[in-house]
Amino acid sequence: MKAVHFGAGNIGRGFIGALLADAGYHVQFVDVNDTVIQALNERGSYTVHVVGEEHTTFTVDNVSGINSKENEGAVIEAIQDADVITTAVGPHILPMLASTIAKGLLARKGVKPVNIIACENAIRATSQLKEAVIEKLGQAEWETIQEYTGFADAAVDRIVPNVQSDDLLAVTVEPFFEWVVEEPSLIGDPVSLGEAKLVEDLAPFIERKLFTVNTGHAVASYAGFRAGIETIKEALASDYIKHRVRGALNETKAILVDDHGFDPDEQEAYIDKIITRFENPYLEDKVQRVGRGPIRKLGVKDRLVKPAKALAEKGLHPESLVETIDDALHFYDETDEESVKLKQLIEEKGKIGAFTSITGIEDSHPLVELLRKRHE
Ligand SMILES: NC(=O)c1ccc[n+]([C@@H]2O[C@H](COP(=O)([O-])OP(=O)(O)OC[C@H]3O[C@@H](n4cnc5c(N)ncnc54)[C@H](O)[C@@H]3O)[C@@H](O)[C@H]2O)c1
Ligand SMILES: O=P(O)(O)OC[C@@H](O)[C@@H](O)[C@H](O)[C@H](O)CO
Repeated sequence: MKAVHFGAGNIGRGFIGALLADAGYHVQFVDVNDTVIQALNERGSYTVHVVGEEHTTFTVDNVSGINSKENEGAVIEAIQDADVITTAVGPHILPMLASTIAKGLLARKGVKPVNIIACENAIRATSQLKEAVIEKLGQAEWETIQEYTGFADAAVDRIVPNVQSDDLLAVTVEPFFEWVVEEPSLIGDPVSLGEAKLVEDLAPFIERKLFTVNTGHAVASYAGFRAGIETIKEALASDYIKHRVRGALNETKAILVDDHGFDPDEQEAYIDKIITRFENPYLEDKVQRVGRGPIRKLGVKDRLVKPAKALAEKGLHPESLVETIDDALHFYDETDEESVKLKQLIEEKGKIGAFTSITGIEDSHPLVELLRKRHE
């Protein structure tokens, strides 16, 4: 079986690539980072360190790489022959993959079914990629392609930090992992996705993941950054920040229980488990990694604003989420393009103006009122 995976970064190597290789696939990583691609081709394997109560190390074999900047033809050829195509590049990069994926799918001519799964932290990222692919095709081309192509949405959960190491392919991961894939969108014979969990409807799973793991992470990162703290575990060691994380997760819990019928006690246990994951003493996860892309994270459908907006519209005051939105507007990392853009936007329009222009929420909305009061 052959898998093509776009993005040989942390989650690509540390989770999805490793899981697919374990399920028996030859994994061809596609990336724009030539050093990583060359190393994958020279070695054909890499090491994963799992750090928790117990430390284990395993080798992922049967992998290779293609530099998509230099060799689009090779990517198209790989897609032509793949059984599954996955991505972990960041939601903002997905539209840039669409043209190559469209060309690869057209070249298949229906030889066998193929499934595409975007593994990004966004609501229905695969559906977004599907729309971008459709835009690259004529109506007749799309009608042909959809006969043999499945686009399945997914939720992906494993903390994989940036770790400095002499071995540029080695990755360090936490023991926990969860890959949830929406089964009805898969095409072909029972699709082998190793340890993935197949579900009928992804909506509750992706919302619970994004509005618990990623909301809690965002609070720790932005509050930690503002307090001059370097790592997530150090942020959680502060009683004040831990209290803020729990506060925000109690706020999102209200939405998750209401919208998806999650059992409140089960959600509480899920929150406890996630806080313990953030506190993992063996993970050096920097607040800069977790806070990266603040404009995306302040998006109206993302981890902070979507639940805060819904609560504000019910006449409630999601204090911890509003505080974190305010902290996010203070986040700055000169190496992060979005953070530099955010700073410029705030210089131009002020914090409230930047917030309304990023989210598209009108100035008179109750959430904007709450944010304004916080500033005052
Ligand atoms: N790291 C985590 O803990 C984690 C966990 C769950 C989900 N995710 C999600 O996975 C995605 C990737 O995150 P990551 O942490 O692995 O980031 P990363 O920066 O480590 O990896 C992204 C990779 O994509 C590559 N890339 C960039 N543009 C590309 C292009 N045009 N074509 C091919 N490759 C390209 C980069 O060179 C890099 O190797 C994000 O959507 C993130 O939200 C990350
Ligand atoms: O990847 P982002 O930038 O959307 O969010 C940063 C972290 O919260 C994220 O990478 C988590 O580590 C991950 O989602 C855990 O499953």
